[in-house]
Amino acid sequence: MNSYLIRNVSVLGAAPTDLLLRDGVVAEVGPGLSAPEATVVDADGLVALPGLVDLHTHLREPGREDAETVETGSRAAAMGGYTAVCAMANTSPVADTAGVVEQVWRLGREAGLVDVQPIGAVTVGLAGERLAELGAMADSAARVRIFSDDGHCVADPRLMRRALEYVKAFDGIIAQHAEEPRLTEGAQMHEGEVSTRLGLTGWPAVAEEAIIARDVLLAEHVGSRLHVCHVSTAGSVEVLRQAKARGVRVTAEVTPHHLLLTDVRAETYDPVFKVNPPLRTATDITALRAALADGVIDIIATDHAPHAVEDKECEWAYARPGMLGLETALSIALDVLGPQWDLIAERMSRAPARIAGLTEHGHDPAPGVPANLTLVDPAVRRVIDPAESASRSRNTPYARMTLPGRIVATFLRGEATVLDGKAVR
Ligand SMILES: NC(=O)N[C@@H](CC(=O)O)C(=O)O
Repeated sequence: MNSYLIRNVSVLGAAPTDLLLRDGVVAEVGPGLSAPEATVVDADGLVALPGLVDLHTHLREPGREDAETVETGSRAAAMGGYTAVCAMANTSPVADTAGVVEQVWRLGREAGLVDVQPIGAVTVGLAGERLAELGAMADSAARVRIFSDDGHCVADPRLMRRALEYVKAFDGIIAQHAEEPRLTEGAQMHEGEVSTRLGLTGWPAVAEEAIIARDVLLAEHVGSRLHVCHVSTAGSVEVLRQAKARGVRVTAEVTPHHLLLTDVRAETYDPVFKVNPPLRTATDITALRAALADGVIDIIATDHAPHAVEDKECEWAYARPGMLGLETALSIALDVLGPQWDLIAERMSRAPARIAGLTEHGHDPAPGVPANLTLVDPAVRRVIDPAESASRSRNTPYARMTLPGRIVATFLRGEATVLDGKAVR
């Protein structure tokens, strides 16, 4: 195993110090360390954060290896400062059996660039009709604790109740894609002034809010854990605020794109801006940012959704929804929150690690903790070039935009996965 001596790094914005990574852990912390056998990383001006943890990543393997593989998605994650990602279940075949979640888990271990924690489907084939084999996935080598039909809503309230009850036995979580399907039939973008002007069928905010309201009541009724995926509206924030005030066991995520981009982007008719739930309004962004600051929204999750060229570079109505996110998330967080390093660490590493039960992740660098961390250069401003992405897909909505911050290095259990801003393998 390699050891690394990281010199003059600011841990979460504090005064510069040195970190020695050895045998997979942070061995020592303090100024002026020496370790002749260690590779020296000059970290002047860099900030160390606990390795980022993404609760919502689409890796596309098995089934759409032309869009992403576990390995390419893992590399994109490492390049974005991540040391762990939760892989969504909407693969082909769907990750609704112990066999498929074990396959994804094994591919993640083989790639060895981030810890890949599979999420299992709630229902067989994401069809919303019968519960998948939740217990077998939980007992498998992948030790699944989060279940989601993401891409589809578990719309049937009885099935949702059963799922919440079932996972309670092993303190599991149902992560809901909140979208009342009857209210979004044929929807192409946020329902509002812009959709009216463009003549595109709208996806109303209430389709999300109605499901969240129902689900927090169900979670309260059965005393189980609910996680709400990609919250996108001001009204959803209010529902969550009330539920949390009552003590409901609910957590929630917001994506980088819902913190930055609005439905006005649809005026370009460029499908790179088509996503589910859709980009909303400036009012929603204001509410989402406030909720992220005050904790009503617990975490930033990327919803990294790679798509092959033919699924994105076509007419808006035929394009698949979804956008890349892993390599730009930290930059968007920095843009939106400023250098509030403790808040960024909480929302992008500690809280997601806690929610997912990933006990090796989400620890601030300190003696003895697993050496899962990332080094950020906050002073750099970079122009986003899709061609440079480590993802197999190119559908970033930030092409040609200038964003703050760059990941310089990432370490997984003390081994570099990214050094000098480049993937190590
Ligand atoms: N978020 C997206 O726009 N797309 C997701 C699934 C989904 O939530 O529709 C995908 O898998 O591509």
